[in-house]
Amino acid sequence: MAEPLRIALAGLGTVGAGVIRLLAANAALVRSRAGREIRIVAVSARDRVRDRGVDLSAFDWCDDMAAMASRDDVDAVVEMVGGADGPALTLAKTAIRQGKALVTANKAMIAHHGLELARAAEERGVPLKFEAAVAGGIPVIKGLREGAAANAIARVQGILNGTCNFILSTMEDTGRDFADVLAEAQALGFAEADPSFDIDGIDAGHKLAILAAIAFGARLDFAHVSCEGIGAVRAADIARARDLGFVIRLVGEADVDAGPPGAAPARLLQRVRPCLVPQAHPLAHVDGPTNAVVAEGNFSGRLLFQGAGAGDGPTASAVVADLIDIARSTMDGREAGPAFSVPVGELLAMEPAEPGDRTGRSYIRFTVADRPGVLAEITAAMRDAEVSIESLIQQGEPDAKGDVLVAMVTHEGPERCVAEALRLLDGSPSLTAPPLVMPILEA
Ligand SMILES: NC(=O)C1=CN([C@@H]2O[C@H](COP(=O)(O)OP(=O)(O)OC[C@H]3O[C@@H](n4cnc5c(N)ncnc54)[C@H](O)[C@@H]3O)[C@@H](O)[C@H]2O)C=CC1
Ligand SMILES: N[C@@H](CC=O)C(=O)O
Ligand code: NA
Repeated sequence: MAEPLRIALAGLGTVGAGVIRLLAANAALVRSRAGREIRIVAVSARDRVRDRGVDLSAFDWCDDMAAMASRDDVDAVVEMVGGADGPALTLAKTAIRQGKALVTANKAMIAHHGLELARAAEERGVPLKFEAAVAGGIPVIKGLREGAAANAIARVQGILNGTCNFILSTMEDTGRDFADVLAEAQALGFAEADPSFDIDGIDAGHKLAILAAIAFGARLDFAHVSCEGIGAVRAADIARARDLGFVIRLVGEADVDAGPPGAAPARLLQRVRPCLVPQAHPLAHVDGPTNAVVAEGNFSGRLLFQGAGAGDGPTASAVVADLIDIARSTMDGREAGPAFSVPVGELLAMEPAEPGDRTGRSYIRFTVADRPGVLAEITAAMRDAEVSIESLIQQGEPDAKGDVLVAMVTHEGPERCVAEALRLLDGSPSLTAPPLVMPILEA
């Protein structure tokens, strides 16, 4: 049997400890699939004495992660620390500079610094892998980069944040309170160290930017992902959506359009927002911390990837799959393949697309003072902005402040018209809270 692949593991939280458990539990299987043993030689984390329920006695403890990455007896570094910058980025750069393969689950770091790291890895000839960074245990990076490599992909859509999906689907099923369900997601290890990254749609935005780069062979561009979270979604919206035949899900969507005549060949639109999903759409039945990605290939047709998007076991599964790839590919001296679909210098630079050009139906929820003339004011703004209303629902009694919720579904039309209607209503004393707009997905 070939020499072991010797790894240094930094970060021993949910995912890091999961990697240790998986390598111990599936040792023989991993060895046979990798063609050699994958052996942890050194570990590093913030707290040496904390009980993580895993045995660390066989590994060297290192207080300094960057120094650990430079050890001669380390072939690959596994970064499970988190954070776009700081110690994770220092570790990643050090590892690559020292000629070590790098595996990370850190979507924030890849979304912000992925091109720079991939370029450095190409120059140094080392593998850089991040399957766990997008949709946890689902092999969607590999699926799109390798399995669907022969296709032009026009659009990817996905439920990319397990915490938000757990919150929305649990609220829908049980009527439980937002804060209470978030606390449970944190206890189960799904949420980020700072859960506002989950709730505000930023974590899903990081993953969408990586996914879009892989799917379209485009330069990773997190700066142009528009991220809207689930903080404004209320139990009343979930109930109304259900009455209308929809579920609410946080969806990340990226597509390329041809652009206006004479413009650059393709423009990229990337956005994360809560959406109304019809029952006939594959994302409507994705519950709990499950993630799913739908990709449209020009020869494969619709592809659906679904599975656990968060948690120790599924995420460790993706991390160790990357290590198995590295163990195989570095054994016979082959060159490391590109981290994205093509080498960094060949990724397409795409301009951001204009969202207002897109058409669709929308759900708009207003919080209004319960007095005469309010509905007339709203419908007048819709008329002036050329938004056609399909239905208008005012349900329930006024709350303690005298406010009521009014929900509206529009006919299909340009998104810029809805934005214009809301601009006309901006500052109106009839609206007692900002309106919430959610697109209605097509099945
Ligand atoms: N938890 C999950 O389900 C998933 C997490 N990820 C990503 O995996 C990475 C790790 O996530 P978790 O294991 O959930 O985080 P965690 O918070 O449970 O563990 C982080 C580990 O890094 C160590 N650490 C953090 N900052 C440090 C510092 N400044 N110096 C030394 N050690 C430090 C901590 O001591 C801890 O051992 C993150 O990038 C996260 O976004 C990716 C997919 C799923
Ligand atoms: N916080 C993330 C963890 C996985 O990436 C999520 O909830 O999806
Ligand atoms: Na994945």
